[in-house]
Amino acid sequence: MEFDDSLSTSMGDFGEQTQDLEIPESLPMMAVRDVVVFNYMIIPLFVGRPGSIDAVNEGLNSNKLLMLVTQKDPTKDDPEEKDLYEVGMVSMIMRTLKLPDGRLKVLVQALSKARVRSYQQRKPFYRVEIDLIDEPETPEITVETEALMRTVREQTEKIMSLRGILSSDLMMIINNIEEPGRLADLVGSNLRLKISESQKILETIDPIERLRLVADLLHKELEVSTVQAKIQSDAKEEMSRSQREYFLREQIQALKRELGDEDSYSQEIEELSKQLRKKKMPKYAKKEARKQLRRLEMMHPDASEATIVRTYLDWFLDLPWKESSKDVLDLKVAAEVLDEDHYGLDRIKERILEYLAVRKLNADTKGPIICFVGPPGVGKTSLGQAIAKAMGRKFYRLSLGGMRDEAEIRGHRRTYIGALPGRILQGLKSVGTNNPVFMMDEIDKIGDDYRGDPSSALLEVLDPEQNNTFSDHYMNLPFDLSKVMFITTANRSDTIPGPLLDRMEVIQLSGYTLEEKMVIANKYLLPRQIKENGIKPTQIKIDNPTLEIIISRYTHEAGVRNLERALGKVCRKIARKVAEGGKGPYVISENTVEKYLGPPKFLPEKDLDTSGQPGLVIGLAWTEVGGELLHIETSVLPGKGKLLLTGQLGEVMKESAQAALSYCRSRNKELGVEPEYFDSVDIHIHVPAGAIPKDGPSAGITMTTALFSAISGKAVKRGIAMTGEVTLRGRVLPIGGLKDKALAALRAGIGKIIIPEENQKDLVEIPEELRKKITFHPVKHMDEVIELTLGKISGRKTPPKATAAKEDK
Ligand SMILES: Nc1ncnc2c1ncn2[C@@H]1O[C@H](COP(=O)(O)OP(=O)(O)OP(=O)(O)O)[C@@H](O)[C@H]1O
Repeated sequence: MEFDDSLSTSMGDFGEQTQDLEIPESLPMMAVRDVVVFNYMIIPLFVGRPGSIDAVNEGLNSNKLLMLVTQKDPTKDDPEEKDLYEVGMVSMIMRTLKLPDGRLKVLVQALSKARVRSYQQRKPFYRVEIDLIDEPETPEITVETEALMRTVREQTEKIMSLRGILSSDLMMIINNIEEPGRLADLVGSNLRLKISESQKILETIDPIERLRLVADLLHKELEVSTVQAKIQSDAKEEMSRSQREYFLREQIQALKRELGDEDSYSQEIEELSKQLRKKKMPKYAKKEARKQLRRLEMMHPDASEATIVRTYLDWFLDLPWKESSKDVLDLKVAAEVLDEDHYGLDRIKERILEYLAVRKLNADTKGPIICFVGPPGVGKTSLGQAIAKAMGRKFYRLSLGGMRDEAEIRGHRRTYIGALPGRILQGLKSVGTNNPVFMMDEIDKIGDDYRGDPSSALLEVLDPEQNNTFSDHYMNLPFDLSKVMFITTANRSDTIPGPLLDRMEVIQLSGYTLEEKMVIANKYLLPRQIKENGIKPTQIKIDNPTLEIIISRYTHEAGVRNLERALGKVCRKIARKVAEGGKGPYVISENTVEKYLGPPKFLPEKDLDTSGQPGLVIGLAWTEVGGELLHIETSVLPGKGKLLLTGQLGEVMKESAQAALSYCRSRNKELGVEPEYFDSVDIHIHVPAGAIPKDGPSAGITMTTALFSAISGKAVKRGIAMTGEVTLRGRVLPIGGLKDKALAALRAGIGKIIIPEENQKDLVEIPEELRKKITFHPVKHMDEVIELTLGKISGRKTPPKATAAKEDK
């Protein structure tokens, strides 16, 4: 016989015992597995074993009664006497149902407890003789019994709730039972106890005893259930930290979803974290980025702080912490690239190639930072580009002109609204590599004010010893700039702050001669403009004399930027004609050039004739835009010994004028005047083109000559220009920018230049064709200058009168 476990729970099926039924002593017997049947129970049994089916049939055929005993070992299919308990239940068969698989479903009701006295028959089914065991009278309920009953009820409730099988119906029945024996049977049958324990309850006849036994078992069971529950909760606690974090995060997400915050935010975070994982950066940067990401996760997506953190994280992703381009260090290729883009500049190209050669041999070299100094448009920036091209590096250009705020270099701290990293990191972000050629233009025009001094930040950037840990205020983390190749440019070196200049190697570029400009125009500028304006080389013809006119009448510069612009203008005009259907070729000649470029902007220098004009001298000056002529006019007027200087002269130039006057005073004998003469006249020195500020000591000899000429009344010879500093004792000191000054003289058609003797060594830098056209007169002393310009003046008899310089004719 088999018992379906799922049906054993029909514990509430209690019926009233049939009191007046006669129970015979001999009954068919059926062994049941898995269950102990208690008093009053109604229970369905599934019967499959042939002996059991026979026993049921026997019972059905007589008085429907059956003795039920439980097997000690439920696995035995054919139990013998020793395998069966002695105490069982006389039950009544209430209903039977044949199942399709041949088994019987039998509904039985327990009637009375009984003990097997003897076995009368074993086959085909058991028949036994029994002794009924009457349930003793319900004893009087004492306080103790009541307490016991309550304990049993409470413990049952607890156990069921710990097991999660608490049913209010069952609890109602349990709470309503007043008889201890019945309570013990009901609880005992529902506790899923071991068979042996259930059987023990069944065999305990005394109801109070039985209830006590049940209470003991309940107690044990409760302990087990509590420990079991604790184990489960401990296991939960031991869940790893990460798992818990995971759950917490899930909860946050759930909360966010609940609050209506879009899920796209978490997707964005996920995306950011994925990108951060992939991005190569130093450990310290990665750690900080992760920290920021975690902060971002906790924030509301619309919070202003979240935007700040997100922008900050974007910078982590955008900066080229480890991305470098591969250097191409083939010197032949580099030389070709440099030649391709620039004409001449041999010395400079050579220096660049040396630099690259050192890099090739020693990749970690911390070479000096190169600073190109020269007038505008001579190719400083484009040289930087060519270097980048030659090395296969990216190029970035930053103009420092007028920069006054340190934060432009270093960035603002993140606490500022709209803060960003400085221009250095911005530049690196835009090129995407950490080793570009980084050109800083106009380093001579950097300023400083109350917001800090950008040059001090630049000191760190440009110092190869320090710049591997450059700290930007915004990123607030060191960034390695040591792979960047910095190149700076300036128009003049004397205004570059000393400590900065100290860190750089100055490479001087000067202006181009007419001939050089012609070659550059023919080889580089014109072809480029032709291409840019979309015309064909055959459609335009400019001969050299016309080009010369364009250079000398339409531009006035040391470099070639305006020349390129002028050629661009010509090309545009031709492009229009071609677009309108013209075929060309269009010839630009001396006669037609005005049609293209309008009237000439610069005419040959006037006022060059100094003859007959004492006090008028032509000097040579060097300005940011290259060499310039400097006309110095001097008048001697009756007065009280005052020196008047006009024409926006700088401090140094004013001092030169003072020194020139003192020198003249000391030479009063040669000038033929008494020392008092100088107290009776006012001297006015004027340098025309008054709107342009002028400064520098190199006009010393020019001013002295002008004074000599004005006082002596002798005019300076024609066609001479000069440059040189002078001491109080008349010694002539060297000057800079000789090539540019010579070029300016040549542009004006001057053939003789007086230069300090010490500058003679610089003549090698002056192109051959220039030296052919100009005679250089090196001098050591002011006397020689006077000799060359005014001739012999000593021994004058009559002291000169104060005279104003004659008006120009
Ligand atoms: N030697 C040269 N050969 C060919 N082209 C040249 C040469 N020098 C200058 N150029 C051209 O002249 C133009 C102006 O040069 P670039 O902009 O480099 O001047 P720059 O010296 O940097 O001026 P700035 O000081 O104003 O920045 C560029 O188009 C450049 O190609």
